[in-house]
Amino acid sequence: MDLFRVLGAGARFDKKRFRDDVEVFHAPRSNDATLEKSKLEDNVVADLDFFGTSDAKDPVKTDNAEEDGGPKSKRRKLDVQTESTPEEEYAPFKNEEEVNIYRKQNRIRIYGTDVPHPLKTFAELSDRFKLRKYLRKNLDEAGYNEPTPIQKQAVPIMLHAREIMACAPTGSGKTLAYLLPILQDLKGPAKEGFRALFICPTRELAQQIHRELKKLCQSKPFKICVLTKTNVSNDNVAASLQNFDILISTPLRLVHGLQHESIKLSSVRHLVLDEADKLLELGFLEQVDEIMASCTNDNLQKALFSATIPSGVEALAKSFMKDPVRVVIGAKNAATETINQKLLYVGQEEGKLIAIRQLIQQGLRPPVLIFVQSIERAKELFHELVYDGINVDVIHSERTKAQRDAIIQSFRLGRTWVLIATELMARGIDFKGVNLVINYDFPQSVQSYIHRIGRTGRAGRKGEAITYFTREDGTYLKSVVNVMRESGCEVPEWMEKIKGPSKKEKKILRKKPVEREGVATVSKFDVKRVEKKRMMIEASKRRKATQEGANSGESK
Ligand SMILES: Nc1ncnc2c1ncn2[C@@H]1O[C@H](COP(=O)(O)OP(=O)(O)OP(=O)(O)O)[C@@H](O)[C@H]1O
Repeated sequence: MDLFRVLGAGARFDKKRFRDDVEVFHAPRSNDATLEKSKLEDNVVADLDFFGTSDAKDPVKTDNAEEDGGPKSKRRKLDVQTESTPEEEYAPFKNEEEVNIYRKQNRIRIYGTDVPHPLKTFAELSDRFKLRKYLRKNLDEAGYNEPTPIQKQAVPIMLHAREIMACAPTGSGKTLAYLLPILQDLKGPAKEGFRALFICPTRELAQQIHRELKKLCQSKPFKICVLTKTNVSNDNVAASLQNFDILISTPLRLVHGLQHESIKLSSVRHLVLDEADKLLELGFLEQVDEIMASCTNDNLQKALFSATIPSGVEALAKSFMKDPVRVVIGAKNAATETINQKLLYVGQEEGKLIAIRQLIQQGLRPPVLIFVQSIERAKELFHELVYDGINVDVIHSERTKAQRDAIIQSFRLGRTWVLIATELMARGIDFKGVNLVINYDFPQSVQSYIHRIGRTGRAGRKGEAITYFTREDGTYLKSVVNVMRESGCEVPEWMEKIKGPSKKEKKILRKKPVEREGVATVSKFDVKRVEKKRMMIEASKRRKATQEGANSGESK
């Protein structure tokens, strides 16, 4: 324990979040009030691989209060990035000029015809759209007092039954922006088969959407299904799917269900692609295509949401959307402005480990997320840091489902201070209190950069992001520099002057990450030598044991 304490000397803790660890280490108390409070509202991932709220008449009662954000009385009002507009002050817009000014104030840009006016408050929804009482109540109870800019504009658009393509920063509340209008439209449970379908790229994100949904439909016993390997292939379960209202799935899982004819999407009225640009990339596109072809309802209404929508994806989306409204909040494809972004030159690969250890010594303020470019590198980095006296864990797709759930839960609760992750965790995951994101390996695209660093600085909080770069990453530096400048971060003059990568170079990087030396304090050559020596010693031990066995047999 003493050794552990010595090695962990550089780590600083928030007392509430890391209570047990603080007691062990007598670490100084963090004076970051934001983090102090965040524990109260951090959600714990429950194992959601089951049929959502289906078994429970009142789903609320089945939930642990902690899991859905802790005691209501302790929930704090979240900062949202808007001018405060108290509900009493709500007054309808007098003319289009006022609407335009309001949009400008909220950095809302719209493209499309007859775009409905934005909201000023959630209260206004009752007047304008007869918002169902349970929704109003649940919004209040969740602590959502004021709509964020994307919610202000996207909610009325969707309530007017318009298709939408929305690009808004990470952590700006896009999930609520699409859930709220869809729940309003669904009215209540109906046993007509799935009427709303949410598609997202990872199982972790599907679970998160489910959690947010449950928060919003408390007291309305909607039947929600999060599609998993087990329930998609279970005939008994599949037969009862007709009774469900809402489906959340990753593309592959759903296509599997469609191919086995256990799932029918003919009743789907609302289709949301969350992380739309990822879902419309090669790899997912074919599956998404198949899913859309199965949504045969004439009144299907599509909605696409992401923090990044490159123009190619936008063009593709337009080809299958009906008169969509495009909404962009802030600069398009930019990072959240509450994140302080830094680029750090580390020379060679080994410079990264030196830099990270320095950071630990100087005082790392957990929770910290570290992104690497491959599973192998994630494992290697874990083996390096696990001896450095910090509570570190690693998450990637080779870990089992149960392990992934436990790791996420432990990180949310503050038991894990540093989480090493692959691209799997880059999108959508809402860890509210993450203080620092480290891009140990330079990201493969601007989109990846924006989503990775967007795991910090969420819902108006401050965050920090450090990106390490080596000589090999130099070609791609400019793309990140542009994002930094766009989002108001200081960029050294010399970086501004760097030439950007060509289209071809960008394409190459997207396909294959930069080749790197392994993550190790000793060189690969040394690792091999040590491994060879270890194997020789073991072989010699085995020979000795066999020899001894033979000798004792002879002496008998
Ligand atoms: N109106 C609101 N007021 C306060 N908090 C909100 C509001 N809307 C959403 N939030 C909170 O903001 C956080 C981020 O929301 P969400 O995960 O929907 O972001 P996002 O825009 O989808 O991010 P990403 O692009 O990373 O997926 C969540 O914890 C959510 O509960």
